[in-house]
Amino acid sequence: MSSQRCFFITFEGIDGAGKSSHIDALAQMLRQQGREVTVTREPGGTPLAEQLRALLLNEPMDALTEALLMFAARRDHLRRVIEPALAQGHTVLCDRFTDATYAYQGYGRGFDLQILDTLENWVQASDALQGGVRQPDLTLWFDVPPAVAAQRLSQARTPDKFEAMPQAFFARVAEGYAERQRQSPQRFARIDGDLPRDAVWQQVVDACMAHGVLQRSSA
Ligand SMILES: Nc1ncnc2c1ncn2[C@@H]1O[C@H](COP(=O)(O)OP(=O)(O)OP(=O)(O)O)[C@@H](O)[C@H]1O
Ligand SMILES: Cc1cn([C@H]2C[C@H](O)[C@@H](COP(=O)(O)O)O2)c(=O)[nH]c1=O
Repeated sequence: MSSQRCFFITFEGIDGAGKSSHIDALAQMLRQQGREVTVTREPGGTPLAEQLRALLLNEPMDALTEALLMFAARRDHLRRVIEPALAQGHTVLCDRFTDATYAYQGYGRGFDLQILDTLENWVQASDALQGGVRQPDLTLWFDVPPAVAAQRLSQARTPDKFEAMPQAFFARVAEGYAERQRQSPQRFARIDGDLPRDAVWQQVVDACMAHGVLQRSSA
């Protein structure tokens, strides 16, 4: 087990914001600095949660069903992957977490935010925190105008259920992320994703340094 502090870091943003490639690059840099790193994603990250992901990304369902399945997948993921990895001293890089549920199901689909609060408190209760609620130490929020993200995705792949939503939906999702940042400004680092890849990466490095995740020498 590493003696360094380990971190739970999440990556967020509307579809097409451009977060994915930076996750692997950050994992590589952290490993070069001697950290053990677990890279994972939501919904998903365990066999059960990946099965739920396939349903969530492809099957139509009402917003309550969607929120419950997201949190069911998260519970399995926390118990089988995230909590054990943190207990072993790994830094965990997770492509999306609960901010996505607030942004997509809450703001995007209009689902009740107080019910999401309740589910968050139940699902993220952590034995390692003596019943406290597990939250990311740092959330890198890739903020991109919905029109830019839509343009990128149109050139990239066949859209899934969420990616096929109209720009107005993503404008609400983006507002959800902005509200989450206002509620937890210390946890969030806003990354301007509407810039060339190198400039986006530099912001990722700067945010990780500012939060003590990366050491200054090798970035
Ligand atoms: N800074 C950038 N400038 C221009 N294009 C970019 C930039 N970053 C990523 N892209 C392109 O945008 C598309 C979406 O990027 P990517 O898959 O990394 O986004 P994402 O945020 O992970 O999306 P999703 O959450 O939907 O998986 C890809 O085709 C990628 O090559
Ligand atoms: C965790 C989570 C995710 N979503 C949505 C957001 C994306 O459209 C997909 C995941 O696809 P990605 O390419 O892996 O980003 O799921 C959501 O609506 N709610 C959530 O809690």
